[in-house]
Amino acid sequence: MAYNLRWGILATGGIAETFVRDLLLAPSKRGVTDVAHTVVAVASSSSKTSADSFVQRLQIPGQCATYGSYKEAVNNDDVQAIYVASPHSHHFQHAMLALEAGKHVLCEKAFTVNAAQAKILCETAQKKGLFLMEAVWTRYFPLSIQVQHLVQSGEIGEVLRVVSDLSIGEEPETAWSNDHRMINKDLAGGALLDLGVYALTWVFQILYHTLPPAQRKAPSQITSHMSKYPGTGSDEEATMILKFPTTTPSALPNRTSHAVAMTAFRVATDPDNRGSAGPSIQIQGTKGHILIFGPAFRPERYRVVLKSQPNETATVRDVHVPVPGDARGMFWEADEVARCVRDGKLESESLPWQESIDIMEVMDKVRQQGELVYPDNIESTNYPLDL
Ligand SMILES: NC(=O)C1=CN([C@@H]2O[C@H](COP(=O)(O)OP(=O)(O)OC[C@H]3O[C@@H](n4cnc5c(N)ncnc54)[C@H](OP(=O)(O)O)[C@@H]3O)[C@@H](O)[C@H]2O)C=CC1
Ligand SMILES: O=C1OC[C@@H](O)[C@H](O)[C@H]1O
Repeated sequence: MAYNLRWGILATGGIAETFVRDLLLAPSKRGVTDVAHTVVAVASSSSKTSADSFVQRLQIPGQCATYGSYKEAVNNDDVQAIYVASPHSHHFQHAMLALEAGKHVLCEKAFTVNAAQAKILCETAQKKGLFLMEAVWTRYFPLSIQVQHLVQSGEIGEVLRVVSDLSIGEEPETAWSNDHRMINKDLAGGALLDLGVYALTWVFQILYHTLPPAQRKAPSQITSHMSKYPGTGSDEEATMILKFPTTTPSALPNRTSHAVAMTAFRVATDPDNRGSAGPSIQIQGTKGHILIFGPAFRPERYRVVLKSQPNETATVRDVHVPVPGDARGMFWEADEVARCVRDGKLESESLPWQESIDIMEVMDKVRQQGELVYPDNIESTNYPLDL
């Protein structure tokens, strides 16, 4: 019999809708039989009407309570896990609200505004014996898992370089009003926290996560460039160079691996949305490369290119790993939450707390180098705060 996790949803915006639509799909359609999901509460900070219309629009089945405040939802005894889908600025306060009420938490990316907030969330989850995970859905894609196994198998040799980009080709002036969460500093908007986190996710999935836990090390050197959007002062572009220890016991003494992680609004990784401009992620090893195509947050195709001499037949393998049906692919992270809660785990092995904290620390450093400071109230580690 499948283990059924009962969810409460905080916020009724864009990603809450996408996540819940995936959650409502039958797990068997993706070959999953051990876990299932039920949405038992939806809360909107704007009004109960907004929560009601969310439930109606998404045709959430069964008894689903609706609330006009997040506090009421986290105090619903039927809810086991809370999905936090508010803007970055509010993740710390809303995740704390849920943890303090004794609920497990899946919190959207970027986890928090800064690493200090992330550490407090993890300490609170630990103290209360609750599961907590940053909702980096890409981590749970079968493609991500396959690529990590390939790297660990040694097929492309020692990985010395990763180049990773998530840039979307949007003019902020016309794409968003200045109060939109993508560029509003009061909501911790900007390219780095919203999109750069995926470029960094790929860097960490390869140069950090493929190592045994005890050998994982945060980058020892971070150099970055950042450009600001004049309309709001948030960042519209960031390029980061990171230095890591190598992924395998190196054949090359004192060798380190490097990554370039990029994000930008105005230029695009994939201007024609067909991959004509090349891969979004390049994993470069001493025996070959893995090239990943499609947006860094939702890639469905990769290519393995092994080293060959001009007189040898080339070894190139194209692999397509599609998301089944019409789904977005967010159900895999939800399945991970259900399995972890079922098994009494506090953190996911695929995205442990320390890794989320290490990524937040990279972003802290990049913001420091780029002199990007958010308002004091959203950088604060005080809880509760009425933002
Ligand atoms: N994993 C993914 O693929 C994606 C993740 N995201 C992440 O999800 C989060 C939300 O993004 P998205 O859904 O696109 O944003 P939206 O603006 O569409 O929705 C955010 C929702 O948060 C709630 N909210 C609570 N407090 C505030 C506030 N002070 N200002 C504005 N909204 C508030 C509102 O819902 P209500 O009024 O009902 O409380 C609002 O509708 C972000 O962290 C973002 O990075 C976003 C897109 C894709
Ligand atoms: O997380 C995200 O992934 C998809 C993007 O379109 C969105 O802006 C971002 O928040």
